[in-house]
Amino acid sequence: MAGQSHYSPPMPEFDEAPKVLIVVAPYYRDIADDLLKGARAKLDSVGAAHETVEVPGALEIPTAIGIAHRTAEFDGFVALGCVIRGETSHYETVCNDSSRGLTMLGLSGACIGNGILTVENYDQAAVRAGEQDKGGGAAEAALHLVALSRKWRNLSKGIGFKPKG
Ligand SMILES: Nc1c(NC[C@H](O)[C@H](O)[C@H](O)CO)[nH]c(=O)[nH]c1=O
Ligand SMILES: CC(=O)[C@@H](O)COP(=O)(O)O
Repeated sequence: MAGQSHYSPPMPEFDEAPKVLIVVAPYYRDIADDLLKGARAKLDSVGAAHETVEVPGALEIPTAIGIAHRTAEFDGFVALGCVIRGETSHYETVCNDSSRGLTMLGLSGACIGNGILTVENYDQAAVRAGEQDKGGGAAEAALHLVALSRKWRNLSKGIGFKPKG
């Protein structure tokens, strides 16, 4: 059933604090603030350094992350926003293109947690940004990907590999 609690893997631990960029589209300001609160709390809980930038809407989030990713300044990214269905098909465009943009960036190596809510109405958004803490969940996803990226990068350098015998 929607909103039922689900399994979350244990939070990774970091020898070196990751640096995370939060890109938020405060199209719905109160919703964005709840998402930010949850994401920042999760990042603080593992000692991650983080900063936040705002963009006009969800469609701009992938572009902003792409720009930041090319600077190699950040280990991971958290995308936060809220898309609420209106009268036209623009809802599908905003949802699908923002999500697809983030997926393409992820496949190119960016560690991104997607906290862009795609909902039918404001009440659905408020529950997901609040008690369901989707912002924290997006931050958690980004942190897992950062940990995985570091693990495989270190292994490829022979770091942490203990030869047998
Ligand atoms: N309707 C919503 C939008 N629309 C704006 C687009 O995201 C974009 O900024 C515009 O098309 C200019 O490129 N954005 C949201 O974040 N949420 C919405 O509900
Ligand atoms: C998600 C949207 O772009 C939507 O809020 C725009 O509303 P409308 O489809 O009524 O123009």
